[in-house]
Amino acid sequence: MGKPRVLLLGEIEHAHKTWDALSSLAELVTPSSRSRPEFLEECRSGKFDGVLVAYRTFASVSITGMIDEELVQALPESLKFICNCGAGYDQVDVHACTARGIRVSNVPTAVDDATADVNMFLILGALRGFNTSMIALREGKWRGHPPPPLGHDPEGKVLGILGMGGIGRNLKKKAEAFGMRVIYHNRSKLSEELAGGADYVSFDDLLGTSDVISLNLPLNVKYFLVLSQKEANSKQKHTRHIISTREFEKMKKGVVVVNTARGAVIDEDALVKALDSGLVWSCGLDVYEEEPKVHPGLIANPHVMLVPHMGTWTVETQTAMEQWNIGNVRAVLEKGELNNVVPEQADM
Ligand SMILES: NC(=O)C1=CN([C@@H]2O[C@H](COP(=O)(O)OP(=O)(O)OC[C@H]3O[C@@H](n4cnc5c(N)ncnc54)[C@H](O)[C@@H]3O)[C@@H](O)[C@H]2O)C=CC1
Ligand SMILES: O=CC(=O)O
Repeated sequence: MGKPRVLLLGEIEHAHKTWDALSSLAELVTPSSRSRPEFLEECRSGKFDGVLVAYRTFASVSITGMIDEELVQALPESLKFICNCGAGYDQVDVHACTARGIRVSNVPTAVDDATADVNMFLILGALRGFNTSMIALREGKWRGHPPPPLGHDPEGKVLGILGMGGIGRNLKKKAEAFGMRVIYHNRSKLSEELAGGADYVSFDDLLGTSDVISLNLPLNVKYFLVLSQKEANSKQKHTRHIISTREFEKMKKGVVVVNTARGAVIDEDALVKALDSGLVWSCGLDVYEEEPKVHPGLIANPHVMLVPHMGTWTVETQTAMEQWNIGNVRAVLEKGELNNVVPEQADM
């Protein structure tokens, strides 16, 4: 028997040595396709037969498209593991993978600091209303004519975190350093140790009592419905558009909304309406429903702080993410299992 094969979907940008070291254990294979039809054809041609594990990046979606049912069926029979180089794995249909016996890993924790930093930057920028004057300054108009309304201090404001996992808990510490009081809502209450003094509230209470709402939960569409009876029984069956018109109407007038999770957890049309009506005072976004497209209503609104998905855009964090993901590939080659799997597969 020859060496096992590893398929690289996307690029290794930083951890070259760690990646290259895998070649003593496996044959490293890359696709030549530049589009999804070509990639499906390459899969079906048998070129990837014998591949045991695939390493994929967020950007590789531009070639393969989503790792959906069609693509999962086209992958070689030998493929048993997909290592997703990112915390969010909404590009991967975990249910289709599970049905085909494929285990999926992601990259938690390594992303926490850098993403929470961007999150805090957006909270401060949106609270202070910096965007209007930053635009005016570049147009030679100093703060703008008329000058913008005064902003707000973070000190004493209630920050409601929806989805207080790794990034949310990191954000909590940062926000507390700015004097904010943190409340959170998760599907279930955290241990005292993990909550670190943040009050657990219902979804509706979080909407109704927060001065700033931060979205830090994963995007999932249908997969939980099929995988988990507990989820299927719960009111929130998935997180797509978990914040829409009904939810904006429950928020305090003048609330600030910040999203570094995934664009589609917010209904962007509803957000634009809530901003235009003044219900939402300002917002800060790192992620968008149809990246790289940005809703024209968000671009047009000077109260919106926009960052083009740069949560983990640092040398240190990108390197750490690649190291983590390569660590998962190595674990498969050496022990036949991943170091971590996504939550949906944790009990399997
Ligand atoms: N902007 C960026 O560059 C980055 C964005 N992300 C996004 O942030 C998300 C969160 O990342 P992590 O904190 O690492 O994930 P995590 O898994 O540590 O935390 C997510 C939290 O959300 C909770 N949650 C899940 N469904 C929920 C629901 N329906 N209602 C309330 N809470 C719910 C989970 O229980 C968990 O506590 C990722 O899924 C990813 O989409 C992650 C890294 C960088
Ligand atoms: O968006 C980035 C991620 O790691 O998820």
